Amino acid sequence: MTSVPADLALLTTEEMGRADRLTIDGGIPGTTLMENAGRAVADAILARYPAQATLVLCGPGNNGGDGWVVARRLKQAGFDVACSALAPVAALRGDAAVMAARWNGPVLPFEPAALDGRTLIVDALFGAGLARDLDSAVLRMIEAVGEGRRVVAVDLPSGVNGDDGTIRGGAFTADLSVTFFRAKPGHLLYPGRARTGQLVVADIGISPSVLESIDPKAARNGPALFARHFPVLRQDGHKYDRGHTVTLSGGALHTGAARLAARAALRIGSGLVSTIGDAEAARVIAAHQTAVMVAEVDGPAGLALFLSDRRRNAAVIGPAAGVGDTTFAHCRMALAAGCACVFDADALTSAAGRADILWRERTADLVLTPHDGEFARLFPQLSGLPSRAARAVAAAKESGAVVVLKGADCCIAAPDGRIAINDNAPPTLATAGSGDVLAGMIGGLLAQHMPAFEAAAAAVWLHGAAAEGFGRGLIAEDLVERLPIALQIAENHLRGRGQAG
Ligand SMILES: NC(=O)C1=CN([C@@H]2O[C@H](COP(=O)(O)OP(=O)(O)OC[C@H]3O[C@@H](n4cnc5c(N)ncnc54)[C@H](O)[C@@H]3O)[C@@H](O)[C@H]2O)[C@@H](O)CC1
Ligand SMILES: [K+]
Repeated sequence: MTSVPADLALLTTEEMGRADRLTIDGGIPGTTLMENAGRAVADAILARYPAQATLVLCGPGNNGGDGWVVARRLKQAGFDVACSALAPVAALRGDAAVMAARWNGPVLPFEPAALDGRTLIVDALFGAGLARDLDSAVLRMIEAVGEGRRVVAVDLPSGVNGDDGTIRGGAFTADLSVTFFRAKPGHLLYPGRARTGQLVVADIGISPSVLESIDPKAARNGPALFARHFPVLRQDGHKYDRGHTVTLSGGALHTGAARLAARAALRIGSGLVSTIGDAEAARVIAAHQTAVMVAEVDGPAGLALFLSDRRRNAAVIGPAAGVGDTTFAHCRMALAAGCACVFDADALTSAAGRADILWRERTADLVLTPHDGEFARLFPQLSGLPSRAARAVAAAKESGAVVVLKGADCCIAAPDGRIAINDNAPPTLATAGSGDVLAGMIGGLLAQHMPAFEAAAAAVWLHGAAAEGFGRGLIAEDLVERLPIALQIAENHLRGRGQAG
């Protein structure tokens, strides 16, 4: 068993190197892998684009080695192909030298003039071995390629760091990237994701069994990641089996966020849901809610009393709660009650500078759902880490909580080092109240006894699936009402039927 599902695993460049070595040690020659890799790229091109004048840019390592294969295969298919080599062909070593020797077409100097008349550019300069910022010759070439030409990247667009999606000085912007065996975190993390274009993951003959010893910790988020832990609706089940989620409201003028969270918790299957607030707030809430219960709860002591009923087993604290000592005290009370907690929005800001108290007092599952600004306030010491993924993992390790670092490439990190990177969120999700819905969904899944990492991953994916296809005009209320569709889409994925029609 691997820490993350083998199908969804994302490999760092070092892990991909191990996968290659294990395969070669197992008896498949490196040149066979390279031939398979180059053929996969050529096939992806042939499946999409008509024959046209093509330039293959070949780098000094094995990424360049793949490039010579692509050039040969495209030429065989009738393309007019030239190569342009960054390093002298005579200086190439190993498998790349073997493949370069098999190329019998033109090799042009590595200068922008090589692009003249060429409409398809294959970027085989650097892949997993990118080790430093691109130099001026490569940057000049990227600039000269411009926007008018089609770019196909071998493995990764050169300049994109496969481990974290950061850009080393500059990078190609590909229409299509063809990678091998498994994708890398850098394909899914911005800014790398924006440079990747359509991503094809090709089988080059590496057996998934190599993942057993590599045991990758990163995965693309998807139903297979959380399905095993998703709450099952038993025929003989009872609503009390499916937990009781509590969402804490702000004052009378700030009840909407907790109400959205509550309705989302109910839609995701929490057996019972209560929204609680002070006397004035409770009256406003009562005027809006039907299936969600309402209770008047005053201050941290009132919250402690309310949560002392252990059937109330999940709490969502933070949406429109107000920033300050009272919200911080509410967080501490919820932790002391021993229920699973989601701390969002104002709860996170209220904890800035004193969050270590919460980490010490954590007694049960805790999920934190910061966006970048809240994260920076909560974990200022982690701001120097190079990527959102690295920051999320470090924060999870430090806090002992599952950290959902929200954004277009939402990162869900567990204290044991696992990380899921989400890629199904449309830009329409950036709308008021969307985060409140997400927090409620996580709370609703925690109430149903789902482990925190899987609960957070499921909520993030379903949140994206609920928004997908709606288009402009989406508001947070729509997300809640579309959750049944999202749940159906997840089920269809698991049955191998893809998206619901
Ligand atoms: N057997 C294997 O390991 C396989 C590897 N494959 C390909 O091999 C690639 C990895 O090959 P390598 O490890 O040789 O790495 P790369 O080919 O990505 O790059 C390494 C070379 O580039 C140089 N370099 C790194 N950064 C540079 C920069 N900014 N400016 C100038 N030079 C720079 C290094 O000194 C080295 O010569 C993968 O991305 C994939 O395309 C595939 O052929 C499948 C099999
Ligand atoms: K490349």
